[in-house]
Amino acid sequence: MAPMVMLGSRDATPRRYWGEGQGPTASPSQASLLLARINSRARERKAGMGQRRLSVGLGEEQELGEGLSTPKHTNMVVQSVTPREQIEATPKDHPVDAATPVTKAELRVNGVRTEETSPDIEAMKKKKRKKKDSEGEESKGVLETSEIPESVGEDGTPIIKKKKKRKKDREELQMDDEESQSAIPETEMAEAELVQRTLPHWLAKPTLISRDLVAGSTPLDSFCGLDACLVEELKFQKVQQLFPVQKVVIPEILASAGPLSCRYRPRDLCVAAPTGSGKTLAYVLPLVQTLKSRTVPRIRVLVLLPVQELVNQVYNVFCTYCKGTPLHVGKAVGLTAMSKEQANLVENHLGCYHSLVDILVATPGRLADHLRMTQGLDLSALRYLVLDEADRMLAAEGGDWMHHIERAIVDHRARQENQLLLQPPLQRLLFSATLSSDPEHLQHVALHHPKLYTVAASAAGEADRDKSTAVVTGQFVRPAELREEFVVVEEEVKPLALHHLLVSGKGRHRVLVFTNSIKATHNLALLLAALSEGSGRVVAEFSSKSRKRHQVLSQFREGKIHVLVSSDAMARGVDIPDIDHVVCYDVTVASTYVHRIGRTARAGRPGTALSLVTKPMLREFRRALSDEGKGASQLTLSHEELEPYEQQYIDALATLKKMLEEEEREKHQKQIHIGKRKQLNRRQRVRKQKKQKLADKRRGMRKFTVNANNLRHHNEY
Ligand SMILES: Nc1ncnc2c1ncn2[C@@H]1O[C@H](COP(=O)(O)OP(=O)(O)OP(=O)(O)O)[C@@H](O)[C@H]1O
Repeated sequence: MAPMVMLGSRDATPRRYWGEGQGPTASPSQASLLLARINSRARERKAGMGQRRLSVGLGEEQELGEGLSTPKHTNMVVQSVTPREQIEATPKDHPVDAATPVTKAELRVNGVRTEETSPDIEAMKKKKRKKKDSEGEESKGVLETSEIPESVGEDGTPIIKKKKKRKKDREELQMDDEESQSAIPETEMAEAELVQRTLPHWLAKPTLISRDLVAGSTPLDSFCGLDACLVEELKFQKVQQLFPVQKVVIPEILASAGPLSCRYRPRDLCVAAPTGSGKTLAYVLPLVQTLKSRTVPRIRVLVLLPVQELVNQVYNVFCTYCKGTPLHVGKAVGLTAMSKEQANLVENHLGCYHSLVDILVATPGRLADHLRMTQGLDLSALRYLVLDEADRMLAAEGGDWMHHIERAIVDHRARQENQLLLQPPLQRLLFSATLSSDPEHLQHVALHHPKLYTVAASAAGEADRDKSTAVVTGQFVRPAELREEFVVVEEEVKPLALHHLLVSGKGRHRVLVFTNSIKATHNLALLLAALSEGSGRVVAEFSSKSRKRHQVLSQFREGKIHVLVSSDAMARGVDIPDIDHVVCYDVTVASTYVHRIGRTARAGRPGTALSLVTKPMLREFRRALSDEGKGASQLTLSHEELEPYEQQYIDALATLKKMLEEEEREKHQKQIHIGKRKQLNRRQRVRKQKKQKLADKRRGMRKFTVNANNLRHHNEY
């Protein structure tokens, strides 16, 4: 049976997974090939063991079985040494003399010189022989120059005796060397088997959550485990039911914080549930519930998110539910000055540092800054490490930042003054709508005995666990209330098509448009604004370059902006409840597409995602859709429908051109201004330096005079 190798589990340490000498940069496919090669080598080595021979002088050899032979009357114990050890030991322990064939390695077993046929070379030889064999089979009857017929048959056909003899010899050798010869075809078969990727059990057999937010929810009143103040707050926030993900994950986290948690380390949780299904509350509620009875404030929860907007959003949710508790929430996001953030996180009282927060929400970059610069920031009491949008976080910078943070936690624990204090076990909670089953990403977090919660792709998947494995092997589940549409348009008329859809679409009150770049976002926002002039529709842009993005976001939330054009900076996690339409102006990859369209149809509300696709991108787009695009409906758009906007479009393009030229001019002038200022500064600096030099020179002379006077004065005595 082919040996099973688990990928991505905790048991599969990176060394086992990537193979010897391979760095973690290898891709899973490379890793699979490596595994196949390693396993085939192992088999070849095993086969090579059978060919080991002992030779002492020229004595008569006696069969020892398993291909071992020893001279008669030699009393010795044969040690079993692995071929690798032998090969590595050979040059150091017993140098091979020049006359010795290179393919043979030597070592001493109980003081007796042994010869070991290098298994790798032998395997290559065998492969060559096999190839020759097969060639021979194919060219049966074809005469080769090296094989001169020794005799001719009665019918005049040449008889290839030599070849037959060789083949016979080989067959005998095969018998002698037991499985060693048969190892070649077996290895090839094994390669074919081993290349198959095997998911660890926790990934292959996840715990399923219902996708239906209505049918799968549970009434808040019938849910046990949450304090009255939390339930009150939930009701105040108009939460009457707990969504399926909350129904399942909250009790799991609460249970892992039970009395046994100080003795047994709780298992880490991975939650993959669709966008807008309430993942945030699924961790906020149990964490607040667990920590609310703490006595001393220390950082016990660390929530990491990829962007500032998400940090603010999650920080606000924590603040809402911590209201009736003594818990303090802090954030490290980089929106305010470092010193201000530091003052909010740590307090220095009579030379001792005290944490001012119990829950810290941060971006990894800002947290790293605080770990370097904020004295007294202590993670030794950390109980929960939450990674929201975990797949994105772990993919960023190869997930290296994660090692730094884990290192900091370990260091802080080691530095703890009172080592007798029981250190709380650290539990990792990973959340995302597209939580990858790719072990390459998950390996950055050393998950402890992990458990995966995921949503079945379909009702069939819910009934049949095996069908649901599609969920963890790359198919991302969308909210049940989401409608996907697409329209095939030419590149040149894309803005016009979008304008037409905005004008003609009833109920398109709040639309979020995604493009693939900052520049495209800017240009499209300007063009749409020009096209919407006089219609009362407010168009704005939200891109990573925009300084006013927080203001823009709140205006969009309040309904003051109707159409918001954005790059993928807004694709993940941002929760604006009333977005009724998401437009994907440019085609993108499946995971990003799922997050983009997930900005609508949130928390059980209906929503539509519309994609503008050009013909060349149609194939790529279909790949991003679920079920090969069966779930998406195609809209048609004729040229006649766009004709009425022709003049408007021409004018808008002219306006856009003017605006871009104006911007370019402003930018140029700004650069000139900056350049002039720099030049001026440089001149001022040079002048200042000259003055300084002159002053130094004078002072130096005076010094010298003073010194000389002193000297004279001293000499007088
Ligand atoms: N039980 C509930 N009842 C009603 N609304 C809820 C409930 N739970 C969460 N919500 C609301 O659903 C919305 C989406 O929740 P949340 O942002 O947690 O989704 P998510 O699963 O994290 O989505 P994403 O993957 O896009 O980040 C929020 O506005 C939240 O207030």
